[in-house]
Amino acid sequence: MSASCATPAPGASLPGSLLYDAAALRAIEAAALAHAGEATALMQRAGQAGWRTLLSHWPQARRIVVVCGPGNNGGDGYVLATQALASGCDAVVVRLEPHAPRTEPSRAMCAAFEAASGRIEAFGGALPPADILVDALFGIGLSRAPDHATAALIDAINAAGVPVLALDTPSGLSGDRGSADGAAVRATRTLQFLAPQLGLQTGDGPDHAGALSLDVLGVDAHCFEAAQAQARRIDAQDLAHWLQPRPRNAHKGSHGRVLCIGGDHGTGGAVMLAAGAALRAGAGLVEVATQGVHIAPLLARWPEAMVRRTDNVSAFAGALDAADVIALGPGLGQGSWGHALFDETLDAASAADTPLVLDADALNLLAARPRGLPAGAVLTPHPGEAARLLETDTATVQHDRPDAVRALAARWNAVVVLKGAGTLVCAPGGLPWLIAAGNPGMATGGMGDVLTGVIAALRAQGLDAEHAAACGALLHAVAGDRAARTAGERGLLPGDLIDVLRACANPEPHP
Ligand SMILES: NC(=O)C1=CN([C@@H]2O[C@H](COP(=O)(O)OP(=O)(O)OC[C@H]3O[C@@H](n4cnc5c(N)ncnc54)[C@H](O)[C@@H]3O)[C@@H](O)[C@H]2O)[C@@H](O)CC1
Ligand SMILES: [K+]
Repeated sequence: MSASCATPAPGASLPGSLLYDAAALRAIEAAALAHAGEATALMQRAGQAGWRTLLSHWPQARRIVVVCGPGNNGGDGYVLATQALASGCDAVVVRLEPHAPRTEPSRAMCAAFEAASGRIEAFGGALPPADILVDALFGIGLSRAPDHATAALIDAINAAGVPVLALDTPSGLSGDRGSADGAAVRATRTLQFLAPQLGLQTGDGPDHAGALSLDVLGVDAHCFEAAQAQARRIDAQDLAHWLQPRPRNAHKGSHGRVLCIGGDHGTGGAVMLAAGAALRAGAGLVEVATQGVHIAPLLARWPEAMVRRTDNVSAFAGALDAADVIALGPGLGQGSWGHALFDETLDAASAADTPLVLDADALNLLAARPRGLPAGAVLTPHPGEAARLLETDTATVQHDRPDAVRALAARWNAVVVLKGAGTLVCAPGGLPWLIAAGNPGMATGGMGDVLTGVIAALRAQGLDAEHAAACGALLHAVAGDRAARTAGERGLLPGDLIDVLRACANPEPHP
């Protein structure tokens, strides 16, 4: 591979921003308290930030109901409610009987609310009429699944039919994992404090957190040094980091040769999609090894592709040797043909150290017949495939996606793209990347084939395995968002993404 056009500018620092978990937030809080003193001061700032956020997004709201829990998250809620009263709004705090404040600062904030003639109601099954609800039930201190009474309160919040502003986390959702063990608030917006939490941006997180805001509570930048990040978040703005303008003297050999292998009888479209995506993502040459019956339709759609019939496995040995990158799996199937291609390809790639991108049935075959992978392989499982590769079930993968992607990368010594809402990309022992783009319209058969082609193309253009996977997952998601903008998410097809890939793969360079 001689390519150099899809590479970061020399000396460029990593793109994106860092995401944290509760332990990291506690470390930031401890550093801030050591520096600035009182816990109540931070709580005051948190509640005031909550009030400012509410005012800026819902300026017409007059009846404000704040649901307070027993810890410091509840304390933030009392501050917000006191601010609302001071601004002439009708503010009521609702809480469960056992949720009277338990921490010193939250007791003080509750007392201040009562001193301002604030009303506190015990939850008896129905919430008072409200223009907006504020969820200050639990934040990063959530330690168990909500019990029956708490779940009833959460259900009432979700059923109220008015906007919900969650303070710090939507109560019930783990801000670390992006999943809930029981009932969880579905917020319209979540105002995070100090630093953004990974769990709000992957798995169930986005559905529960809604739109995201952040307030760093005036904490000094050095307090963040103590915190260990859990992921690096990248969005559409970051594509330009990797997708630099091409050198003027580039030729087709500069951009690598991708070999796409797959497409058994009945699933020929999958390998066509991968090949088309590889072409549109900028691979210099794309060759397809597939069943002979698929060659004519493939060439009709993509005359730029080279083709190799694989009715006889040994017939494509030359293609394996010539490839800079091999994408194996789209439409491969798990029959004897797929098995033979899988074995042949992995043997050849291991012998020649050819970069691999494995997807779909290549992952299922790998799970069924575990073997070592050549260095720098990329695996792109959806949660079901991930579960097979980890010998667990899909629910366990989704319960803790950050943990699953790290475990997969370590288990297979490969870069892993764990697909689904809030796609995560992780190299062995590395910090995961969180892809902050994409939409549910992309939950359609064939989208994964497009992703495979994109990652292979970027690898062929000179990105290393980790960066090709991160940039490829991002480019794929950004193309999905762009395609959805024209006519909506429902009915979005993989081919729609391929149509806009080129426009997304040539971002304006950052000034
Ligand atoms: N980290 C920080 O620096 C700051 C934190 N603040 C707030 O403080 C929060 C953290 O406060 P806490 O540590 O007190 O934790 P929380 O207020 O999130 O909740 C802990 C309390 O809830 C109870 N609890 C946990 N899960 C429960 C469940 N499922 N059912 C019933 N009770 C349950 C615990 O026993 C404990 O009493 C943050 O999320 C944030 O809102 C802010 O006041 C300002 C600054
Ligand atoms: K909350």
